Amino acid sequence: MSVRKAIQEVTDRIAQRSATTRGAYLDRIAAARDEGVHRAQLSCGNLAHGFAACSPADKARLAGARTPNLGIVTSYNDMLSAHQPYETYPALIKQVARESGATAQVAGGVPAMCDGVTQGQPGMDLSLFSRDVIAMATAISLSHNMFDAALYLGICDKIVPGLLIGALTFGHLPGVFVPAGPMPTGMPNDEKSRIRQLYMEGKVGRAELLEAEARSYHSAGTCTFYGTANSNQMLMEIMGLHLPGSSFINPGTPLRDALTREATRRALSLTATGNNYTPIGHIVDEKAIVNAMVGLHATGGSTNHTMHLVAMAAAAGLAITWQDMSDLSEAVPLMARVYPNGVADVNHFHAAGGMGFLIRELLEGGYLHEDVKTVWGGGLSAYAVEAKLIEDALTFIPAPAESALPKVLASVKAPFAPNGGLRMLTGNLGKSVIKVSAVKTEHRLIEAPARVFHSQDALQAAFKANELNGDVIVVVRFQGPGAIGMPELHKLTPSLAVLQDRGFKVALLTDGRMSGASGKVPAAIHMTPEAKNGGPIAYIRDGDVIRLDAEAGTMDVLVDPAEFFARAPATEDLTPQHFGMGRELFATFRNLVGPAEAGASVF
Ligand SMILES: O=C(O)[C@H](O)[C@@H](O)[C@H](O)[C@H](O)COP(=O)(O)O
Ligand code: SF4
Repeated sequence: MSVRKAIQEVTDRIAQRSATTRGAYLDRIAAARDEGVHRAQLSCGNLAHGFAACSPADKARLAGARTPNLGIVTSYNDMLSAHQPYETYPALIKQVARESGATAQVAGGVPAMCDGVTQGQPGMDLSLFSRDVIAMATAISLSHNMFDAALYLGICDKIVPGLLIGALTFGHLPGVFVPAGPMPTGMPNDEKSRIRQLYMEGKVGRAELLEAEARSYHSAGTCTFYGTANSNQMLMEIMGLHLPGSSFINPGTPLRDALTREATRRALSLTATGNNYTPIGHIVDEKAIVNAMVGLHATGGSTNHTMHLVAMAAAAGLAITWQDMSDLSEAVPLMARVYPNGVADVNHFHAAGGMGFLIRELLEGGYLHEDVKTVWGGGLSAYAVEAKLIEDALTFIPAPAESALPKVLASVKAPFAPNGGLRMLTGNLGKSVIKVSAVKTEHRLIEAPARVFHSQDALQAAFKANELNGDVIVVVRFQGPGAIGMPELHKLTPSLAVLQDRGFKVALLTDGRMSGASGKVPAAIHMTPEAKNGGPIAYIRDGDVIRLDAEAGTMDVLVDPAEFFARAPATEDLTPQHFGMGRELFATFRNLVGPAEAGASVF
């Protein structure tokens, strides 16, 4: 089957299965648009409250219905190095809006959790749920109904998905996502990981480890590995929700500011009061979602998007499945080697030709839909560019014909692998996903006895007690969304990597998650159904032999089914993990949340 045919087949089946829900969604946003410019719907009291704190000039503009007003939804805080630069964005955006004869107001702020700060800590149990809280906070911000378009300021893991889910409930509004860019390259990510492993083996002390970590994460901007945050940037650009070439421009640079200014002007040009009305609900269609999945596979993106993309698509009335992702993975080549899928980082990816080169290559190879709506106008070929400042003017030049760093970013004709980085695994334990792009070929087939744990701390204790020295598939269960909120278990990576480097065949099986930055150890994650809901993972016992075959896409426990399911499933009193660090506030989420394959959503 030709590539174009394979891509079209997945696109068509998404459109077919979503016809009713997508149709209803489009009707809703058409009705919302037909109500006209929303400030005109407000009472004088509403409006006066809405502009009470504005300058007289802004008030005069806001009192009418013709001058576009931008709503800024910001996720600024000082916890995420990636979001810290947003502190100054609203002032810049307001200035540009005024220069354009319009206005801009901060509609609201959304919470943003740094998974790096909470990794391995109780706070991580709130991480996945924070995505849906962010979606709700985005809706609360926009529900003031004062706006003709919105600018979404968010980068990291759950924040972009949450912002987009919220934005799509206001799908009648045009929206532009505004990135802030990666921090400059510090200590290479693989060197940081090497020092972590030395620490786990007791070969370096805490002071040395902290010094290495601080040299890796050293300034404002997104961490430079290709985890969920930078996967988000790739997705927003390939879906046409960023300006072209804007994802990986470093913060605090003239080009970064020029792109933020242009994003502001662009959002103002897309409103219903103008001639180029482009609501976000029309941009995010089945073609954009398929382009997103293609980009995820081609770059070896984060496993978290096997859930976030499902939830984002659903917010636009589109139903996508892990089978869709798996079928696309078979068809799409791996073109990027960025940590954890290599030693380079996103600054190197950008220097190699970045998103413009990637998009041009994938378009020419027939892997992407070109005929899509974008915030920039025209089809996706307008994104096969690099953004530059030439004599202080923001200029978009064609992406380079060749990759400047072929070991980081390959051509579509000579990819690093013939298929994508993400796979679905099926078998008698249920469905899970695995990121193969970061796993060496020799580690992709493992048959080994299970060692079962009900927490990552218990596993770490067994590692420190030297109980895991041998081939082993470690099973960490009761980590699912309904159990404790589906934390990332990325803190386990150094220990498991030490075992792998000692020559043992090691894999992880969990109903929890891993970081998008997790890599070299094969991990079957998001196991569905989860242990808390009596999934087969709850029946596994120490010593059961499990076979993981990432190439074949299978994972099975090699125990007679009659004997296996005659066992009583394991249970676990999770009460201690339902209190403290605010977790007591999320009982409703744990009770409502759907399965990982449906996006682990509470909506
Ligand atoms: O999905 C992701 O990309 C991760 O959640 C990432 O955002 C998180 O910060 C990691 O924990 C960073 O890696 P380290 O924990 O190795 O620094
Ligand atoms: S990439 Fe991860 S660790 Fe870095 S700022 Fe974002 S959430 Fe935090």
